[in-house]
Amino acid sequence: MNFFSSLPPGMSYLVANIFSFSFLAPVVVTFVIDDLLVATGFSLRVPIWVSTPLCLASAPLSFILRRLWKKCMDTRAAAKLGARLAPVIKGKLPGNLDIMIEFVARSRDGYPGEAQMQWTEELGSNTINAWVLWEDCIFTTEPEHIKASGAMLATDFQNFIKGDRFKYSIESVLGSGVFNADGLFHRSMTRPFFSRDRISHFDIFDRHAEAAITRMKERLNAGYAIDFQDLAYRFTLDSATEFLFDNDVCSLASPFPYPHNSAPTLDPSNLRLSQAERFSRALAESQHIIAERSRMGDVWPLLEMFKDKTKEPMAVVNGYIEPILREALEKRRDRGMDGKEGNEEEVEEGETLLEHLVKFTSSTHPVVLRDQILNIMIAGRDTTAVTLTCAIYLLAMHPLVLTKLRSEILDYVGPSRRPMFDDIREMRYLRAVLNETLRLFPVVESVNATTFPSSDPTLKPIHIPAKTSIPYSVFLMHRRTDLWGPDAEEFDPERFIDTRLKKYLTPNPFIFLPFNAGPRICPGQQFAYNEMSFFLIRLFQAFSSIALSPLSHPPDTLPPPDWSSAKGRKGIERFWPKSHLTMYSLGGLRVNMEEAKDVL
Ligand code: HEM
Repeated sequence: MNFFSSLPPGMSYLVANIFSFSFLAPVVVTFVIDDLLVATGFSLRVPIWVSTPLCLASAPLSFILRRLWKKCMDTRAAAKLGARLAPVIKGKLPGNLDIMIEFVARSRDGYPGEAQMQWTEELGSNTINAWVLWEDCIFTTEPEHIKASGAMLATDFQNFIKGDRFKYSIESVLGSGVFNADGLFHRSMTRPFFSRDRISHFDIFDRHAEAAITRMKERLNAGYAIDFQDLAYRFTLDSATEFLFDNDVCSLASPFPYPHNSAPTLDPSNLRLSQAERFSRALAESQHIIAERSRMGDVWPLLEMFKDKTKEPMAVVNGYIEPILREALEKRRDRGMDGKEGNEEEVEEGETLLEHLVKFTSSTHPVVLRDQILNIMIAGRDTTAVTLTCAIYLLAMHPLVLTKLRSEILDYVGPSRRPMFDDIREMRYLRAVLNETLRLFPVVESVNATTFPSSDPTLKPIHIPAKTSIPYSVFLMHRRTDLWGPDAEEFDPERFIDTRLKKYLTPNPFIFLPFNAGPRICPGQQFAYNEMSFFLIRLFQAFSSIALSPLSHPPDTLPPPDWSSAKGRKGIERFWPKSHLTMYSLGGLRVNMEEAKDVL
């Protein structure tokens, strides 16, 4: 641990920046000294009431001047290249402070991406610069830019990995050891675990899907709506903990939440949070904190001046993971294994991902292992759970789509057989339902890219200054009518099957990026499709209809009434999509489901 990392984020930020902030300070301080050293007789005398405020102002002043200077340099560089800079949002307060405040407020209370959408429309550009605190905050929904960045990432990755500052904001949760020298996840080691049709994965999915459906039936038969999001989180947590380290946290066995409007009086001993729930909540809280940090931009440490907000929840998370890691490391020691033996791409029968990583990372610190495991868990667990939740929400809103999906399930797999990889591969409509869900609600909302874009032929290309990292919103890109057609905001899985597929997606595959592209493409993509498909097949073998249950939602978790007058999806949405690292439905998703009569 170095000196900086031992300080709370705010302190460490100030210490790291104090010198660069204040190159003017020595000049100003000279005046102060001059004041104090009257005895020198030097003629330049500045009164203390002038020199003191000047001294205090020197730090922010130098900060602003440095940034304005950089802007001048960038403008000149752009002109030299025959390019222009991204159009800047014009706020009312210095440093676009009002824009930052509005962005944070609307991220908290509004519909995802609505502020960016409005500014994009106002500036008539799909790439814009919020220029918050005199610093570039460039944002894009342009597939051409993202595509360019893919090529860039493939060839010149070192310069374009997620910025150091971004890494710093996530480090206290995701750790720093997950990236290898190229800034890439250790893919070769984990790749064999994500192969398309590992039978052991299907065994895991089946056990947990059955447990989930049994618990759902119990609760629904007792007359209570269920929180599908909570159920999906439990299903993916139990599956992930078993898949990753053969240590199923058994969250499906813990008590389920009751609907807000009809909770029975519970025995207080049942109200104690189980280990699974504490772990799950702490993980969500940590993700929430790092999402808040990313919204604040570079200055987020100033809000954590005396305390790292992720410290407490991460203590709970680590308290669960570390004993499992210790056990795995001890096992390796007991077996006298030295690590780095054999081929890291070969997996022994029955070996868990943790056992495999332990075998091949012997020289590294256990923290690296913990970070890897936690990263895979966060990357794989919430994403899949929330995509399933969004699918159930959309199917509840579109019963005809559900009827068509069920008939495909019954045609291919029948009412009770366990689905296999070949079934999943052939079920086109099921895949289209998942893709359409991922198009409207790509759960990994916004990722970073750096690009040299040059899209509209009538305009000069936009110059992106070196090493600028640009968040791009897949969420907004997936809803652009110029890319997907006039019905882009509608849920219609057929668009992945009918003529619209060839018209829009086939010629321009970069318009659909729920799993990202290039070197950062999600390694768990096939695993996720398998897990989600498996669960939906099992679910709709057992149930035939879904109805949203808004009355069971906790207060203030449904879309605010004023949304209904908004245009687009905001006006029709009946759940409130929010995001921390990934998207989720505020207050869960309360539904009633009817058991299928056609089960054998
Ligand atoms: C619907 C489900 C999923 C979606 C939408 C999704 C999406 C994504 C996206 C967009 C990224 C790139 C993030 C970035 O560029 O920073 C990513 C990375 C990643 N995903 Fe997924 N993912 C899903 C499921 C899974 C599953 C099930 C696993 C593993 C079991 C997984 C493992 C990973 C890992 C390890 C990375 C990091 C790769 C790297 O940094 O190079 N994902 N995922």
